[in-house]
Formats: sequence, structure tokens, C-alpha cells
Amino acid sequence: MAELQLQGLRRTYANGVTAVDGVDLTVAEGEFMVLVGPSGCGKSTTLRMIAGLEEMSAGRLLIGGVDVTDTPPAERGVAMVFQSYALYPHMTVAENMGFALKIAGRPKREIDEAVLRAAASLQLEPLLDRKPRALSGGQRQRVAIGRSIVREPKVFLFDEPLSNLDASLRTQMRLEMARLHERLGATIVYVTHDQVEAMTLGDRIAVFNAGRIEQVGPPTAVYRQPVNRFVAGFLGSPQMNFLPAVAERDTAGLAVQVPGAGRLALPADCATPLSSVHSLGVRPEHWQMSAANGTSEGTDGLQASVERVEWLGDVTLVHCRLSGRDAANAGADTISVKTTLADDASLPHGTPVRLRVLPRDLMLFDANGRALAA
Ligand SMILES: Nc1ncnc2c1ncn2[C@@H]1O[C@H](COP(=O)(O)OP(=O)(O)OP(=O)(O)O)[C@@H](O)[C@H]1O
Repeated sequence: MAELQLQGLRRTYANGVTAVDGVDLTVAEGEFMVLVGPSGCGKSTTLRMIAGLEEMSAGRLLIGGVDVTDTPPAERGVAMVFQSYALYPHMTVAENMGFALKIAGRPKREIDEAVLRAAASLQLEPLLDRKPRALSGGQRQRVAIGRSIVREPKVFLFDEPLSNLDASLRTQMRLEMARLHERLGATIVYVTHDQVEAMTLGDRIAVFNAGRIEQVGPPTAVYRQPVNRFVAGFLGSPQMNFLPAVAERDTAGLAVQVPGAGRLALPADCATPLSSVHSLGVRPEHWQMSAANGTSEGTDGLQASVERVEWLGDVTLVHCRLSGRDAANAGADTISVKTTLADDASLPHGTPVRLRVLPRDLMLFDANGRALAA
């Protein structure tokens, strides 16, 4: 296993599209790094440049400290697992797994041993004589991984390997990926647009946007301290709620005013210059919803009314419309509240509610969408 370094990686296509626009990233030896971001942001192009399947327009690539920028794909010591698995249909599982070693001219006994070792770690032994068409999607996926393990690469590259599987199999394979990483201690770069995969699998995640990395860090750190609105909005489902905000000091202390809807208290020690606050963000799970006409409401909180309730089994999503907002414009200002409600709770359309949030759960952004210290 080896460290991987991407230095100023860039890819501009002949049509002028710059798919990757200066990516710097170091993946530590044995680290599971997830590249995540919306469709078209350059994740796959980055992965393909690491594999050597895509030409670099600029930048350098180092594996284990060795510059492999100009090294042919087969000599880089990387193995890529594709979304489509790309298995040879006329070969058995064992032949598929041993094929790269056979091409490399290794002795049969060595190939058989390597295939058996990989098959054991992926529970593929009973399937070694089958052809790919006689396998389920999850089994094919394991064979594709097995084929890469056999080559003992320095770095594993995964391009959305679970996206062709149904939801329950995906959950199962996600756990298997995590176990595999623990067992092999492999350096892995894993591309996905699925944020659950990103959050659960990555030691660190790199959030891509328009060919650049917006933020790199452990999943919890990126979720809790996003550097900007893009990252804050990309991670989390439903999305973080963003609202225009004016920060000021009123009679009750530091607060942000949401025009027409109310105020939310800021932490007493908030160090951000009030004039730089432009918008606020609250995750759906952080809203505290109460009846609007409660007696102990004080001045804090936003006035809203219930638009729609979605019961999801373990949690309920309550979509609310802020007071003082034009109904025609409601879409932009709909607030999603993730909460738990009793099965028999009734919240008819139009029910007035008050939404509060703990000061520490309030995020602030400047006019350029950069996160401010709340
Ligand atoms: N061969 C090509 N010629 C021109 N443009 C390309 C080519 N391949 C990719 N692109 C463009 O480069 C950008 C990045 O593509 P890429 O496949 O890396 O994105 P991605 O983040 O992996 O997206 P997805 O999640 O949809 O696979 C896109 O705008 C895409 O249209």
C-alpha cells in the first residue's frame, strides 16, 4: 500500500470543457478517501487520471513518493473497479480473477493461490466455477473487487461500484466494503454521488464542485463545520435550510432577524462582525418545533405554518412556510423540520408553529456563501 499525491491536477477537453480545475489532494497510506459531489463535478475524470486512463492537461501524480505522471496505466500499481464491473462473460469467476496475472505471465500455481486467497476474503469460493451471467449483481461486484485484489495493487480506485445495486444490497455491500478496507488496510479512492456512502465509508471525504475541491476532512467534521454554503447544502438530507438574515444586537442580546418571520438568538460570545452576516443555515434535525400559541414562547423563534407532513417511519418531516412570505414564493422559503411525532399526532395544513434552534446549531454565511464563526 502507498500514499497517493495529486498535485495541481487539471483536465481540459478538446471542446474547451475544464472537467478538473487544479486538484491538490494527498491520500495517506491505508486511507479510505471518498470523492463526492454532484453529477459532472469532475470526480470520475480525477479517478481516471489517477488510473492513467485519462490524459492530464497539467499536474503531477505521485504514488508512494514516485512520480508516475508519465507511467503507463499497467505499471502504476493501481487497480480500478468500475460501476459496470466489466467482467469477461465467457470466463469463469476464477479465470476473471486470475486474468491480469495470467497476462503478466505468472506461473499457474501462483495465480491459483492468489485467486483462492482473494476468493476466501470475499466469500467467493463456492462461485469460482460459475460464469458472470449466473451471478447476482452483488456477487459480480465482489468478483470485480476480487479481480483487483489479486493484483495486489498499491492503490484501489472505485468508480461508483454500488450504484447498480438495489437499495438493500447496496447497504450490505457498503458494510462489506468497510470490512474489506479493515482487512486489507488498503489505500482506496472511492467515487460516489451517494452521500450515505461518503459519510459511512470515508476516513476523509473530498467534496467536489465544478472541477475543484471545496473541502476535505473527516465526514463528521465536514458535516458539522462546512466551509461554505455549497458543502453545507450538499451533505445532509433533506438539505440544510438557508434563509436571508440580518444580524444585530437587540434588547435580548445578539440575534439574527429573518425578515417578517422573527428572530433567532446567536451565541452570546459570537465573534463574527454582524455586518458580514448575509444568510443563515439550520439543518432539518436541529429545528425545535412547538405550538405557536404556547405560553412560554418568549421572543425567540420564527413564526411559520404547516404545509405538509411526511411520515417516514422512524422520523417525520414537517414542511413549513415562514410567516411574512408570499405564498407564490413559498418554495424557496419552505423549511423542513425533521422530528419525531406520535403516530396519532395531527398537524393539519395551516397549523401555526414556532421554530427555534439552539444558538450552537445556527450556521452563518457571508454574501459570498462562506461560513462564518457563529
Ligand atoms: N470526453 C469528454 N469530452 C468533453 N467533456 C467531457 C468528457 N468527459 C467528461 N466531460 C465533462 O467533464 C465534466 C466532468 O465529468 P465527470 O465524468 O468527471 O463528472 P462526475 O463528477 O464523475 O459526474 P457523474 O457523477 O455524473 O459521473 C462534465 O461536465 C462532463 O460533461
